[in-house]
Amino acid sequence: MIEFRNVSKVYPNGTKGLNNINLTINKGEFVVIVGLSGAGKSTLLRSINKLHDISSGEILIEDKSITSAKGSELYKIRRDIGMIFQNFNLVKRSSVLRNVLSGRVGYHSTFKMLLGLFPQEDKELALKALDRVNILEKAYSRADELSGGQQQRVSIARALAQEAKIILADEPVASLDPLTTKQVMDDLKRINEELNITTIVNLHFIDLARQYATRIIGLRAGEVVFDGPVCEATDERFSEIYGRPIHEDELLGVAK
Ligand SMILES: Nc1ncnc2c1ncn2[C@@H]1O[C@H](COP(=O)(O)OP(=O)(O)OP(=O)(O)O)[C@@H](O)[C@H]1O
Repeated sequence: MIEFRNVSKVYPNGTKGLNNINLTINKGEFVVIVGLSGAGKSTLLRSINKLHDISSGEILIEDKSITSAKGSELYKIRRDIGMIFQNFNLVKRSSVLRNVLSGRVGYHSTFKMLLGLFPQEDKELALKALDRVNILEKAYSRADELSGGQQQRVSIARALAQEAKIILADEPVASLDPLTTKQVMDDLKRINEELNITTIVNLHFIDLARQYATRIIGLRAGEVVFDGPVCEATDERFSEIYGRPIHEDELLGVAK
């Protein structure tokens, strides 16, 4: 369970990123966060694993405060949280397998990791993760030889090898074409369902959000302005929330 209790974030320049957020996200949910550019989606997502510090309030992960956690305690909480980025964040010159194995780094001593000494079980785990996202045959290719969609699947496999209990995906399909977008979203959804990994995804396509989410959270100016099931997240409702009609570029179209 992830809990936001009265969470606010003010950036050093005075911009309010989040304004008094209260949320509870239960184990196994597939939550999509939507909102216009600058609404606070990234800030919200990145505050969950403390990539961004919050200014006030508290965030609890499985009843443990990540807000006050430091050192080894913070390290342990973070080990359970996988992160997927828009630009994949892979080591491009390394093999796919090496990239996936890097998800295991948090489980071993720095010394072993400097020497790249991953135990055989880790390699098996990494190969299994690649199989789960259907790119096992790419294990020994260089990461930069893969298409964007394949690279994103490698980053999903890395989170799986990490044995993450929560996956945070910050605009995971923003650099992908519609067909690849569907494949990556299908992977995220399948993993969520098969492994019961709590998944929180930032998206700016409302129709895509409706297609995959079990719950949609709408943000505007750092505040939660919608929180409900997909059936309530209609274009009309979002037009009200945005204060204007939905633009065509906010709909993926083909995903319907
Ligand atoms: N490092 C920063 N310093 C100052 N203000 C920031 C910083 N990062 C974000 N902001 C501001 O905080 C608000 C929320 O930004 P955030 O990136 O979370 O929005 P977003 O919904 O993810 O937008 P986008 O879809 O464009 O990525 C915006 O007004 C943004 O300009």
